[in-house]
Amino acid sequence: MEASLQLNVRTFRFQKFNSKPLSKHATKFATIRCSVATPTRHYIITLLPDDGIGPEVISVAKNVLQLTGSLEGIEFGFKEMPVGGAALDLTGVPLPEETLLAAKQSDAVLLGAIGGYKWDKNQKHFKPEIGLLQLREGLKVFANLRPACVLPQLVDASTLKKEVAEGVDLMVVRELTGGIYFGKPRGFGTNENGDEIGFNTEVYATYEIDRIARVAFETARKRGRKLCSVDKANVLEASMLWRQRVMAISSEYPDVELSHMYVDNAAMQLVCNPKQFDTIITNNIFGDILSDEASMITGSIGLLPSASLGEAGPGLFEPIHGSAPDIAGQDKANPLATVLSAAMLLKYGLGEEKASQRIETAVLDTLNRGFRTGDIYSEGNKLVGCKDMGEEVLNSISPKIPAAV
Ligand SMILES: NC(=O)C1=CN([C@@H]2O[C@H](COP(=O)(O)OP(=O)(O)OC[C@H]3O[C@@H](n4cnc5c(N)ncnc54)[C@H](O)[C@@H]3O)[C@@H](O)[C@H]2O)C=CC1
Ligand SMILES: CC(C)CC(=O)C(=O)O
Repeated sequence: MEASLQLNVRTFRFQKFNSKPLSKHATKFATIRCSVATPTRHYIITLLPDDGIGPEVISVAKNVLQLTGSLEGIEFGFKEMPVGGAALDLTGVPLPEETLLAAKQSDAVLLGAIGGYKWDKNQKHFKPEIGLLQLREGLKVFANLRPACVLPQLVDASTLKKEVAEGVDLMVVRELTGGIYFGKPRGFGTNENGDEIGFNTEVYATYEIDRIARVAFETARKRGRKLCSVDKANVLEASMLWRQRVMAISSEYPDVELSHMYVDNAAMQLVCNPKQFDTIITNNIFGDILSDEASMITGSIGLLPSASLGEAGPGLFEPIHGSAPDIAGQDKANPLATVLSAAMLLKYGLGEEKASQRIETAVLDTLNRGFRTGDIYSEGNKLVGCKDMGEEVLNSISPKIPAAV
């Protein structure tokens, strides 16, 4: 099954429940997780757990996919492969050929996170981060969708005032395989004064801007029909071309209101008045930074999922956070960003909307029942670790069958 942009770029909005617990009697029931549908669809999913908290959050998401699948008539074949630091330790390279091949041959790819202190001093070709960039490039997933939605249950977890955060529902469409992360020339050298230099190139070709612009307009069209293009066209030539092309493509979408904003202003506006944004289109590096900023409006970086899609082939789904080495191995990670990435995988990658909805609903139910990892905890709720949060999501997914005693 291929992730087709035209078919699969759909509005990603959470169903908003009120904060009343949905299943307050859940503890009175024995939870029997069983298959209620005969598997009719089979998908191969490449799992890339990797570094830091990656394995912890992927383990939760895998269980969630498995249970959801059993209830929706979907059978998953999981293939676990290394990338990043784990791959460096195992094979000496951050993206082994076998991993890329397995990813390409699967229906979708779910990644945890890469990176960590251990490899920080490695030479550039032997950094875990290179493995992730090569994977995105290898899968040609140029369109990265990063939804940031403030859930009513988590308004208090936002670092912004309630009246500023409440109701925020935006989508960052980030260009993922171009720009300064990939541009050449890049490297180290010496300048005319003999000083050591490091340099990178921000470069975009017309076709790269046009294709991401179309994805963004399509996305905006299915949301609030407002697209804000974020660039630095007052200074950078690559941004000047970006703005020119986005304006040119806008003629194909007269029903979408287009605006432009410089990235420094956008960073400020996101914390000042985030509700003004519906869909944002931006380049690779600005999208990386602005989506991390947007995550805190929603309460935590541990909540934000993402979908990376190309013109053909499997999509890559991953939480927007990194490997969080400061909390790795301590059962403190919030797994919801990865669980919601699994929901995006079902929806955007496999076209399994109902199964995706089941996961989103379960996440809301878990939050409604008051379960919180440390990053989103507030008084009156139940503090749980990564594993227990995962168990609670499973409890919210599975039908509760009364114990036969
Ligand atoms: N897509 C990926 O795999 C990414 C990998 N990285 C790599 O991750 C490593 C750490 O990078 P940082 O800049 O520290 O970013 P990070 O996103 O790993 O962590 C930033 C902060 O957010 C917290 N955090 C992140 N995810 C969380 C979760 N699920 N639950 C609770 N708290 C969470 C961390 O504890 C930390 O305090 C680096 O090696 C970096 O290159 C960074 C960003 C993306
Ligand atoms: C770790 C980098 C390769 C990428 C990154 O920071 C991101 O995409 O969030």
